[in-house]
Amino acid sequence: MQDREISTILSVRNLNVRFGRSSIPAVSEVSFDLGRERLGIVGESGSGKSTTGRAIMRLLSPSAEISAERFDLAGNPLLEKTERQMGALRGKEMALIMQDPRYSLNPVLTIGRQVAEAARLHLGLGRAQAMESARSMLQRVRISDADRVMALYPHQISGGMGQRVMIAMMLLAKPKLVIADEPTSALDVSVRKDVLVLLDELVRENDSGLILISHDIRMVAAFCERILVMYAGRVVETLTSLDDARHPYTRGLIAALPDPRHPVRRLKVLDRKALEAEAAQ
Ligand SMILES: Nc1ncnc2c1ncn2[C@@H]1O[C@H](COP(=O)(O)OP(=O)(O)OP(=O)(O)O)[C@@H](O)[C@H]1O
Repeated sequence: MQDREISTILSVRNLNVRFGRSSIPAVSEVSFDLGRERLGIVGESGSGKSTTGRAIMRLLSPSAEISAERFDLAGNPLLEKTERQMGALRGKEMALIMQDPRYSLNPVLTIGRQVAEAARLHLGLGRAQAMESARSMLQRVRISDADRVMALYPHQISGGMGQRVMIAMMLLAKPKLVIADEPTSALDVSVRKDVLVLLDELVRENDSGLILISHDIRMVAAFCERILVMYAGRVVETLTSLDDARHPYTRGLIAALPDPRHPVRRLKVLDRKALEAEAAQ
């Protein structure tokens, strides 16, 4: 029991998130534990995946009301932290990688400068050491000409290279928890797999926990040991394999994706009414 407590990075019990006066909660009664493992959160647009990830980072708009019976990062109750304390945890203990690196990187700072700033802030390094750390972290994310890339501005690099830079910056301090929210959906199809393989490799090397958020259940199944399926703010099913999917919504999500083994001319469309009727039976 004690070992389990120690190995649990994140513990969430009955998380609820409501925006402003909306009567419908964006997230309802969501519970899960995360160890040093990869957990996927899947669901269609609006199902509450990103809100769950952002609630953990406490990066929701001020109108959001968050409540939970338990919401602990390595034993630290996140809802009791001040904004300043959360600021100290972000980047160092927990990191968020978002969809489009173009909006996450600062457009007026060179790549080298911003990765080095992260090293100064989270590792407490001096200027020269921070530059050295930035260079080696960029090499670690397989940017071979790191010196050239460090002198460039974000608009001068490709989306795939930008996401490698984000991964370097976010994983530099070896955070216990990494949340990746659709980390490859803004990227060219040809580089998506490489970026995910790299992220997976670094998360394993650092012994961190990963939450991978995506609408693509097959992609998540390829990288994660467990998958939470969200629908209308709730977890409707937890899977360790797609073959175990029982909930009609999950089966609908699987059927809605193209299967490269069985190409079809037309993709199936989710029939929400039929799914809800089947789920209610
Ligand atoms: N700042 C906000 N103010 C009001 N409502 C919000 C806000 N952010 C999210 N919501 C609502 O919360 C619900 C869940 O949205 P969320 O973005 O978490 O879904 P998602 O599954 O991540 O979808 P997507 O894949 O499109 O990002 C939606 O109904 C959305 O409209």
